[in-house]
Amino acid sequence: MEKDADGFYTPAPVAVPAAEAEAQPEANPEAKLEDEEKAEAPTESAVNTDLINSTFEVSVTLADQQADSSSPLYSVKTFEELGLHQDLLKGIYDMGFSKPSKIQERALPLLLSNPPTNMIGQSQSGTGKTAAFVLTMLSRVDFDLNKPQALCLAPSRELARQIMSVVIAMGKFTSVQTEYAIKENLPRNATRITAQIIVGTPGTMTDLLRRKVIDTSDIRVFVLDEADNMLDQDGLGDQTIRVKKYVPVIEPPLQTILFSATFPDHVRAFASKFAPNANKIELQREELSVDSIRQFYMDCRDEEHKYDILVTLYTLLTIGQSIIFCQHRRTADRISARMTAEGHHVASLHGAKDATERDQIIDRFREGKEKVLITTNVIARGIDILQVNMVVNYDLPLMNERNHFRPDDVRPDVETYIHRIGRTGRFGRKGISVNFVHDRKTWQQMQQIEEQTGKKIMRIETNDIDVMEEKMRKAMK
Ligand SMILES: Nc1ncnc2c1ncn2[C@@H]1O[C@H](COP(=O)(O)OP(=O)(O)OP(=O)(O)O)[C@@H](O)[C@H]1O
Repeated sequence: MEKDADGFYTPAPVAVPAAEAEAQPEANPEAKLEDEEKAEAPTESAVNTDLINSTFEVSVTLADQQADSSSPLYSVKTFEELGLHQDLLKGIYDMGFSKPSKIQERALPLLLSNPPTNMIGQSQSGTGKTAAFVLTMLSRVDFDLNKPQALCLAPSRELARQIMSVVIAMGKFTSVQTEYAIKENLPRNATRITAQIIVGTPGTMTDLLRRKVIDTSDIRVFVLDEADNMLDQDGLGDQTIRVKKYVPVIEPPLQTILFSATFPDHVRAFASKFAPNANKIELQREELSVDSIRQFYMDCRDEEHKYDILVTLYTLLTIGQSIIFCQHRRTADRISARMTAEGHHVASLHGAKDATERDQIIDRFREGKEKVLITTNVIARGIDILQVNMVVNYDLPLMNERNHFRPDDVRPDVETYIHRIGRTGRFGRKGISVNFVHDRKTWQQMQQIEEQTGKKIMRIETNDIDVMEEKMRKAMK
C-alpha cells in the first residue's frame, strides 16, 4: 500500500523494494514508443521519468541510511523478528516498509512483551514512532470483542486523522473497527461506540467519556502521541489528565504509551508519574533534530521586509511543498490574503477555522493541490507529508507569556522549533528550514535555539536573489 492522492494509505499494485528497483528493466516503457502521439506528449513522459527517478533516489538513500548504524533509521532486525502477528506483517509490507527504524526495533519488543509495561519513547521527528504505537494497539486488541480497547490522543484533529489512516492501513488484514473522537464527527445523540480503537483529541474524547458513549471497562492501551505537549500544563495537560481519570488502570491492566521527539525537563518528571515504571528510550540533547534538515536564517530589515522576502521565495516554495509558520492566526490570515491578492497560490490553516474547512485544507495540501500552506503551531507537530521540502519560520516560535522571565525577555520555544522544522526531512529525506530574523530580539532568540539544539543555522544572503536561490536549491537536492 502506498499513500494515495489524499496522502493517506490506499492499496498500491506492488511495492518494489529499493534493492530490486535497480533491476527493473524498463522504468518507463512508454518512453520508448516513438509514434506521433507519444512524440507530441514529451512533457508527461519526462515528468514520469523524473518522478520514478526521484522515488528511486529516495529508496536508495533510505537503504543506505537504514544500513548506517549512526542513523535513527538503522536496524539490525527485520519486522519478522519483532514478534508481530502475521496479519500485521502483511499490513506493514503492504505499506511499502521493508525494514524497521531504530525506534521501531527498540520499542516494539518492549511494547509487545507481557505483562504489558508502560513506555516513554523518544525519537527524532519523522523516524516512525507512529508505527510503533499503532502496531501495539493493533496487537493488543481482541477483534472478537466489540468494545473500545485502545484510546489514542493527539494534539490536533489533523494529526488524529493521520494516525487513523495508519491504523487502517496497518490493520488492513485484520477486522479492526475504528472510531474518531474529534469534533463534528459523531452525531450529538450518539449513545455507544463499539469500535475497538478510538483516536481523537482530548476535548472531544473527554466529552464522549463523560457522556459514557465510550465504555472504558475493556481499555487496555492508552497512547499519547506528542506526549510532552499533551501533558504540558501550558498545553493540553489538564484535558489529558481528565481523560486518564476515566480509564481503569488495574483491570484490565492498562499499558500507557507516551511518544514524542521532545521531552523537556519540565514535563519529564510528570511523564514518569503519568506512565509509572515505564521502559524509557531517550535521546541526548544533541540528537534532537535530524541532520538531513539543513537550517538557514535570513536577515530581514523589519516586518514588511519579511513579507517581501517571502514573496521573493515563492518560486522556491513551490518546487516541492512548503509550510510557513506564523505565531498568530491573524498573521497567517493577513499574509495569505495579501499573497492571494497579488496572484500567488497559497492556503492558510489554523484553529479558528471550522472542522470541515480544516479537513478540506489539509486534504488538498496532502494531495499536492496546494503547494504552500501558511499556518500556526496547530500543525507544528506530527504531520507527515513527504513532499514538504521546505519549512519557513516566518515568526520564530515563542514561549507562552507565563513563561517569560520579564516582558522584554521572551524566550524561544525550542521544542516547537524542533517539531516545526521536522515537518520536512521525513524518514531520511532532505529538507531545508529558513528562519526570518528581523531585529535584535529575534536574532538573540535564534541564537538561543542554535545553542540549545547544538545545530548550526547558516546565514543566507538576501541582497542577491540569484545567489540566494542557487544556495537554497543546492541545499534541497
Ligand atoms: N520502517 C519504515 N520503513 C519505511 N518508511 C517508514 C517506516 N516507518 C515509518 N515510515 C514512514 O516514515 C514517515 C514518518 O513516520 P512517522 O510519521 O511515524 O514519524 P514520527 O516519528 O511519528 O514523526 P513526528 O515526531 O514528526 O511525529 C511516514 O511517512 C511513515 O510512513
